[in-house]
Amino acid sequence: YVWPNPQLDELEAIRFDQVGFNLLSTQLSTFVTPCTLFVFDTVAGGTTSGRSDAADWIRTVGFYLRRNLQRLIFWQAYHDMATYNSTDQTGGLDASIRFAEEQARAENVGNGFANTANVVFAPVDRYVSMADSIALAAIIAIENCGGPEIAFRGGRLDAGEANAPGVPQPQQSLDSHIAAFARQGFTQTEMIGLVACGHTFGGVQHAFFPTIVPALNDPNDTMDVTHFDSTYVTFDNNIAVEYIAGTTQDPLVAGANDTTNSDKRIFGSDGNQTMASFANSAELFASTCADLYARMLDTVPAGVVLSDVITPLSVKPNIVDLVLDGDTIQLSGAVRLWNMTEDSSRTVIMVWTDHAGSTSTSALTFAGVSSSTGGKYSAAWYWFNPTNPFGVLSLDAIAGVTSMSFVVDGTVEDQGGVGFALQDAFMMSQTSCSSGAPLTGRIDVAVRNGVNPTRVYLESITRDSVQRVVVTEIDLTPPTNPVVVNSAYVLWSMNLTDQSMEFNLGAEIDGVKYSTTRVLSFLEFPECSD
Ligand code: HEM
Repeated sequence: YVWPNPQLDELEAIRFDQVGFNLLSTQLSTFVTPCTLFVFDTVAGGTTSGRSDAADWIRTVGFYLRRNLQRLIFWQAYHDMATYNSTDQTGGLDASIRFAEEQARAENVGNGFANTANVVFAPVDRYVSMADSIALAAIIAIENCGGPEIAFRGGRLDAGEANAPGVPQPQQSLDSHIAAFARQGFTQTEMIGLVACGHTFGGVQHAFFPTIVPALNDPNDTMDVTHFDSTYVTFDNNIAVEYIAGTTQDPLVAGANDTTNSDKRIFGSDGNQTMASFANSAELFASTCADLYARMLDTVPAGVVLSDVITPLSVKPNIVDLVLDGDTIQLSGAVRLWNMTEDSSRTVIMVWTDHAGSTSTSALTFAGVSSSTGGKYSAAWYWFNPTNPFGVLSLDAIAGVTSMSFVVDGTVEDQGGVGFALQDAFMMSQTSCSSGAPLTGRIDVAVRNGVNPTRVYLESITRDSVQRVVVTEIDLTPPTNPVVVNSAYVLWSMNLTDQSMEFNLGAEIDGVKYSTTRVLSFLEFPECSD
């Protein structure tokens, strides 16, 4: 895709800027690094859970039971998707698992969904739905724990209510499982694959499945979990290797009660052909899982249109913001060079074009490195401001700015000639301020002469009663005698009283709507001088 695209820019950032320097502080991957990291649950438990050697970050919490977060996230993704009905195309990955009604079902017992929600939903905003967030968390968890890279598409929508039940349970028959997976859009062979791909992580816990897993009385496994394979925090084909070798401890294969041995019935349902092929080839297992995981995450209700697979942009500006300060436009941001590490001899030059077609340049300074996919990829970041990282680049406001490009070691990076478009038609003015008690604010929006926007508005960002992000447009009244800042800009103003309000600026120009990137609150405005 071509930058800027606010939604894809942000999904791409969450997907690929996972660790290290990152202007988006969502960093889901920090919760699954290392893969043995645990998060607390609502069930009382010991401090020496056998489920992981996780760091003790949770010890300060009074009552908890540590669970492996990455598996929970992944399981959550499956349980959210498993309500899908391919006939009427309802259900699927739509974050309906967040509803207490779904969590309370027997099919979702012992899941800790409520506790993972805080982490999984951290990146949610106007461009990132809860369902996209679940998909991203699952992908990041799998990739960072030895799994294959998984194609990610964005654009899932969040359900407004719980879906019909439909998560398969271990005591159900093979026929009902085949039917359940068919309802979710998967063949019998794909069902075998998906269950094996899922059960390379985690295990079954006595507390929730006492008839499947006995109390273990093991000081190193205080949560009484019998794992699906011997490498239960890592993605690998041991689930198949151990099953074919006959050494598996999978409690849904080797459980004492055959009624609940659902993995045994599923894995053996084609004469072990699929499982044998997985046992023979770690590569086949990984590529099959990558495909099935992606399809699982892309199982969405009718009417949801997913984006193309999001791949990293090779050169990407991030959190670009323009603010009018008298006669200058303060431009801030950073640019990411994908698949690069720090190199002190590299030169990165930013070139920007103004309304008259003239260009100016600035040499950028190295800011840091980020990485993703368990360190497989790294990216080098450069601040727009050559001397002050948190400072800005001051551009001449009258000349304005229409686009940027970058020159990296002499090579021009301009998205194949289109450049990186910047819009300076409207932006926040530094004169915006707050005063009084209780605090009230005044937002001044600088509007460029000659642009003639049909509307200028605040995009207030709130949540509805079921936690979905809602953007409400609040129009600024066009001023009859606008305050003139300079020969290029006038101010449109609005008084604000709601301290909790978070907003972007928006404008409609020639029938097209534009939004600024940075979320504002008047609490951060300087004190009014008058
Ligand atoms: C017939 C289909 C399936 C059945 C009957 C089944 C059953 C179960 C059961 C009983 C547990 C133990 C839960 C607990 O102790 O809290 C479990 C765990 C798990 N399942 Fe499945 N499962 C099925 C398919 C899948 C699929 C398709 C995936 C993902 C692709 C998946 C991923 C997981 C994961 C990651 C865990 C571990 C959770 C943890 O350790 O916290 N399962 N499954």
